[in-house]
Amino acid sequence: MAKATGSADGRSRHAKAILGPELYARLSETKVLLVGAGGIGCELLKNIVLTGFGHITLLDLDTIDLSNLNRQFLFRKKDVKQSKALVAAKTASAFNPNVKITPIHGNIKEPQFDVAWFRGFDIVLNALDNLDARRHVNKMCMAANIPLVESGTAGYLGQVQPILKDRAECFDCVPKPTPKSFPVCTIRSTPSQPIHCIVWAKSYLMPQLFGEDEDGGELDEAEKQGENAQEIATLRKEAQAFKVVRTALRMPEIDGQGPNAAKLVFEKVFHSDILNLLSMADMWRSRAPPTPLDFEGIRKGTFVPTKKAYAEDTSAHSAKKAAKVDGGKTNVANGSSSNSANTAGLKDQRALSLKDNLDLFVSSTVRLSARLRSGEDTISFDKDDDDTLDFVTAASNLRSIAYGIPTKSRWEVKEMAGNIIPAIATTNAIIAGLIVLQAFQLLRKSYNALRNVHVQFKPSMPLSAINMTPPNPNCGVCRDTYAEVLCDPARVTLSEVVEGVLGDGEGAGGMGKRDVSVYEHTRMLSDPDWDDNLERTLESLNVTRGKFLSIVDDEGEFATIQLAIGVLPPGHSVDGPALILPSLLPMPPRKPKPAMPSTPPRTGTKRSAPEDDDIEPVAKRLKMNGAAPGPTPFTPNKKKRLEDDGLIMLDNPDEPLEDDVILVD
Ligand SMILES: Nc1ncnc2c1ncn2[C@@H]1O[C@H](COP(=O)(O)OP(=O)(O)OP(=O)(O)O)[C@@H](O)[C@H]1O
Ligand SMILES: [Zn+2]
Repeated sequence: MAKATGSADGRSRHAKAILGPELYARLSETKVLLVGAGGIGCELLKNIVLTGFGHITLLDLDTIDLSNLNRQFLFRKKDVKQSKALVAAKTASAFNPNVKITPIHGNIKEPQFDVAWFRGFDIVLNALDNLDARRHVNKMCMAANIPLVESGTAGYLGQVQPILKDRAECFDCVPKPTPKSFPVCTIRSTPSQPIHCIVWAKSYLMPQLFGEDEDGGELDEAEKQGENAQEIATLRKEAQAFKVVRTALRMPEIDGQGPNAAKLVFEKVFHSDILNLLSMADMWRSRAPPTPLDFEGIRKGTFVPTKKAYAEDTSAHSAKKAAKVDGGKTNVANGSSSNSANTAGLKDQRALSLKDNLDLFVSSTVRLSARLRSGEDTISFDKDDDDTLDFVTAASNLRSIAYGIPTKSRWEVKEMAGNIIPAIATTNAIIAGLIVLQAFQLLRKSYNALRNVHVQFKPSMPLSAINMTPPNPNCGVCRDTYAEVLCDPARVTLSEVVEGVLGDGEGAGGMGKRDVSVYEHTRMLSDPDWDDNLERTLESLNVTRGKFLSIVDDEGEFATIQLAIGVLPPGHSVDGPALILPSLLPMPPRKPKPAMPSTPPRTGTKRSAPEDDDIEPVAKRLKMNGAAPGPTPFTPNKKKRLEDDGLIMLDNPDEPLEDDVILVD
């Protein structure tokens, strides 16, 4: 066998033999965008560098965390807190001097990574970990008509999906399962499982205390719209009470005052709020009422919660077991077991007593409030941020104890709050190998050889390769017609763009003669009966570089036009035209008669549900309009945040639920 040497020839001999001279030669000219330098990304970067892909742009928004080191092998302990993209590029560059790696520390959703930028690549490889970024890259690749290889792993399972516009399903052709949902009232008032308390601590309490300040503007707006006055009054009272504790957490430190702010927070959320809830007698007719917690009582070891709480409290239970081993020296009933009573096992995995949870609550609140005082504007939960994890662990356990729900160890809370499925380095490595194989087929244009490949937990058949499925004719992403306009958003109006693209009515497949509505994502900007925004500049409508305008045929007969907003070319005269239309105006085809309802996230249909962190079109339209043309869906931020965590509002418990909603209560 030929011996691979350090020489260029030795390095490339095997790749050349396997790929053939033609593809191998082309690889050195190939421009690849690799998005994500995490578990899959590190493996994949190593593969493509060693194979000889000549120009690699590696983009990741994150910095290296200690917990990444077990599998993200391009990083070392000294690199912790450094940019993933920069360190990965530096480490991998040494593997092959013929390859140029351009690292970018940034978010792929930033405006400068627009359609023209995507078009600069021959192929895009995704090594991401979230739906939102995957959807974004999928859409950009559809708009730029660039092949994409999508991938993901979850423990022992993995998948690789080659995507090419018009040839195969895109990432959004098949709807993705919605996350498990909990009714908001379960989280806010009537938790019955540990996860309810964890979601409450992470998505409600943390943002209330350490998130952005809500100025009440939304409540004023809702009041103007004639929303339920009692609900608004309750929300206002709640917001006011939180203001007091928020201020205490941000006050300049007076010696020893830190714990006082923590006590204030404790007394609000674990005592007063619970007393308030108890006053709603109806709520507790058919369920056990919670017990308000007593800060000083827990401290002194004199506070004993209801029997129910202790009977079910696993921390007390395990502490009791530990106490037995301990010769029964520990006083469990008053929750004052010392840490030494249950130190068996790893620190993170031990059960915390009531007193342990109180201490952890105080210490983590003090640490977080010190961070606010030293200049951090907002702090949100991050499973790798110890202060936030300690806070969510302690706060959720205290709430659990108040409600008689079993408590969880810090380790379990991290897993549940961080939605963690343990990452397996081997699965990542297999997937990274499969991505490269599919990338070769795309570069060779061997489209019949493309496969969706699954790594599965079946020792008899660990890999399954499935033939490509044609695009879903009702897909709201890849069945749209894409075009790009270059413009100065400060100088061009919405009507100039829309009318320019639709032409005299004959262009755009005759769509210009039809009634159209215009959206930016799910935000409606105009419709046939509402033209207030047409003479506004794109900039004033916040439609700028990297965004899309969707032009939707009101009759639904023609495909939607997606207009990517790009910038004027360099050197374009400042006095030159503010708008450059595509040389060929888009010609959306007639849509097939849908046999079944459209599946994917439908940008640009009036009934589309708001997704991710977008605002409902009607709410936005009201804001832009100033006046209120009709009833407004009232969506305060707090609710929104809970919804982002997969929660839905139930105004009344008898409300019919969608099939995919799991009712937990
Ligand atoms: N919008 C985005 N733009 C750029 N990079 C992104 C974006 N979203 C996610 N990423 C990156 O994708 C990578 C995914 O890698 P991976 O799934 O291994 O996640 P991780 O954060 O490194 O690990 P873990 O979540 O298990 O701690 C991460 O490095 C993450 O920073
Ligand atoms: Zn599609």
